[in-house]
Amino acid sequence: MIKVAVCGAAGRMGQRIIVAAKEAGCTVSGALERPGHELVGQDAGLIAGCGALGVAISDDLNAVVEGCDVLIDFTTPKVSLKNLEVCALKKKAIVIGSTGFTPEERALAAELAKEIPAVLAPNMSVGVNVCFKILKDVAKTLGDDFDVEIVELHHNKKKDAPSGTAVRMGEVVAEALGRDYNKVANFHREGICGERTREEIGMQTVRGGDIVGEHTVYFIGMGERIEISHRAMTRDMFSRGSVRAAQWVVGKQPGIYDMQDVLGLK
Ligand SMILES: NC(=O)c1ccc[n+]([C@@H]2O[C@H](COP(=O)([O-])OP(=O)(O)OC[C@H]3O[C@@H](n4cnc5c(N)ncnc54)[C@H](O)[C@@H]3O)[C@@H](O)[C@H]2O)c1
Ligand SMILES: O=C(O)C1=N[C@H](C(=O)O)CCC1
Repeated sequence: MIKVAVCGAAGRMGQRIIVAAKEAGCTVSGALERPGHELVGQDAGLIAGCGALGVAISDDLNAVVEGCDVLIDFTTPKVSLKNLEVCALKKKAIVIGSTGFTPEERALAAELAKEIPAVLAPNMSVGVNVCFKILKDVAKTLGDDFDVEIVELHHNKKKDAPSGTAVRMGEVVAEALGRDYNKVANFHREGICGERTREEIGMQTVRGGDIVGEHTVYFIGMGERIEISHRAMTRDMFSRGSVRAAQWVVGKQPGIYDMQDVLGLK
């Protein structure tokens, strides 16, 4: 039975991960929150709604990492990089679901993960990871004759944009078409912005209410259109996916992995 600790334990995802870890038969060995959080000291299971676990939410990163086999972290890129550093020092595995990493932060994460096995994935659901696979094939087959636009919708509390999933979808499509995502992604159209270029990938963001997460990639041709959509109805497939990743990553060789590795989709 692996010992799982959860960082961001009082957050929307952290609470669902605690429930999923318990349901999967893992031992929840620790729960972390930011120093000063009002729920530090409270039982993590009671806060998550799955009954008392006898694990108090802590703000002591070193002690929590020491006591686990794997840390599951859904917070922010800066917090995740710090967690990765501590896990590397203590030779513990980590699963990171935080999104909004800059390319430089992703490179730093890969560097730190040379010491330990780490899963870093913007979306832990099976459905989205199957979409990544399909998108590669569709983009390759359609080639340059179809314009690509990506639209994502999320709740009004989301801090990063575009979503990590939309960025990965853009990267997958760009790579399949032999383009550099960082050069062709277009996040903004306003005023007399000119005609669309053939190579650009439009990235559109919608925020509102309690939308869990929706992504559509449009391949728009002359007289026809393909739309590949994924809609998340609850956060539970993200949390179950993160626990599946935690069970998979313990004991793996050091290095950075993603959810496609976990699911055997490569
Ligand atoms: N990979 C996926 O499948 C997936 C799915 C959903 C959300 N996410 C991402 O997960 C992240 C969290 O999302 P959320 O909706 O749970 O956000 P949230 O704001 O509800 O939760 C984040 C929690 O992290 C805590 N936190 C902040 N600093 C901390 C620190 N130093 N130590 C410990 N805890 C700290 C916050 O207090 C908060 O409770 C976001 O980046 C989001 O995009 C990824
Ligand atoms: O709620 C969020 O925040 C989500 N973030 C991920 C992303 O940015 O892609 C996955 C979907 C939910």
